[in-house]
Amino acid sequence: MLTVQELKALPKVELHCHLDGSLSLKAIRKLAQMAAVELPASDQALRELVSVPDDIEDLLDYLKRFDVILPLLQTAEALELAAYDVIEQCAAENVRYIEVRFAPDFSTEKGLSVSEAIAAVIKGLHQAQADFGVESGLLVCAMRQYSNQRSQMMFKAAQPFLGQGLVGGDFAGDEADFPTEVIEPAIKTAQQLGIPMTLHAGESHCAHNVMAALALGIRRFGHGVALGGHVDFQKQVSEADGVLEMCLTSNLQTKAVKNLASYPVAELLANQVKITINTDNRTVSNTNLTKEYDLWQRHFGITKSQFLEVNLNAINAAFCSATIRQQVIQDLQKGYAEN
Ligand SMILES: O=c1[nH]cnc2c1ncn2[C@H]1C[C@H](O)[C@@H](CO)O1
Ligand SMILES: [Zn+2]
Repeated sequence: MLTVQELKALPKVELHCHLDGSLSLKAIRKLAQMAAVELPASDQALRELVSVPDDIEDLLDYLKRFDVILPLLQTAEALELAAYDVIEQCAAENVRYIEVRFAPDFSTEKGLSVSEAIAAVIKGLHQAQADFGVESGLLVCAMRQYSNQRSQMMFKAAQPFLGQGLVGGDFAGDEADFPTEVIEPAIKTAQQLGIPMTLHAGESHCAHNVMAALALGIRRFGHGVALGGHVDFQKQVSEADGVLEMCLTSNLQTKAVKNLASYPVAELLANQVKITINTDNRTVSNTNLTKEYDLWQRHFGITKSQFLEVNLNAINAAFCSATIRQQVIQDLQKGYAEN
């Protein structure tokens, strides 16, 4: 088994990380100061406020934790600082490429436009790239519970940022009540605009949402853990070269799976489904990529060469340029040979 230090040092690629769920306590305090919001004085109390306990009920319960952070992300300055902070954390665990996602529609409460929100996050990502050398791309999340019209407007406003830091789109939010069919018009709009799409799908016991996304030409799925037990679906995903953005800690917390023993790693690997390892939300889930890797090696026996494969799956499915892909693949090959 690799030590935590060795896991930390391995070069990594992450495809599924929410900006608003991944801020350091230091950044949250700074943002609260900027927004004149009072926070608990002790870090322990603050962590309790912004992270989920183990006994939450489901995804909707999990999503309530974002209510504390979102009021702090309502200015360009705040979004820029937040993006910078997430990349700083990534640099500390040798993430070489990350796709960071956020919902611009959640940052318009104080008059910021969707375009201004996106521009601010990109600015923070670029500044952090210059300072820490971590390559990144932005994904914009539409929210399943919003109207198609609202999501379509968001994607239209986002589209001009493609090639400027924006690399793709997503749908997050309440999957159980708003299945893929309901959001199909907005997905199609995003695709017509040329926005590469990933989708939260198969997180809330709805394997059929993955299949509906696959039928729409989508090949990346946030979580996809509901595919467990559906061998036919797994084979279809594998044949279509689909990739799962798996987030173990988050899935345990939201009760997407009952327990570790029912996490479908063995069957997904047996059916050649490509998997990737991600945090989902570093702060809300109280995790980081190193902790996730440690869980995967401890509970599923994942080895160093399998970690390399998982990272190659991630960079090959990433919405990055060919130049970045080549560079990161080189970094991965070198890093896994050395460490
Ligand atoms: O795991 C998730 N599933 C569905 N929605 C999520 C998840 N994690 C975060 N979100 C939501 C809450 C955030 O405010 C939003 C954009 O990052 O996406
Ligand atoms: Zn997510």
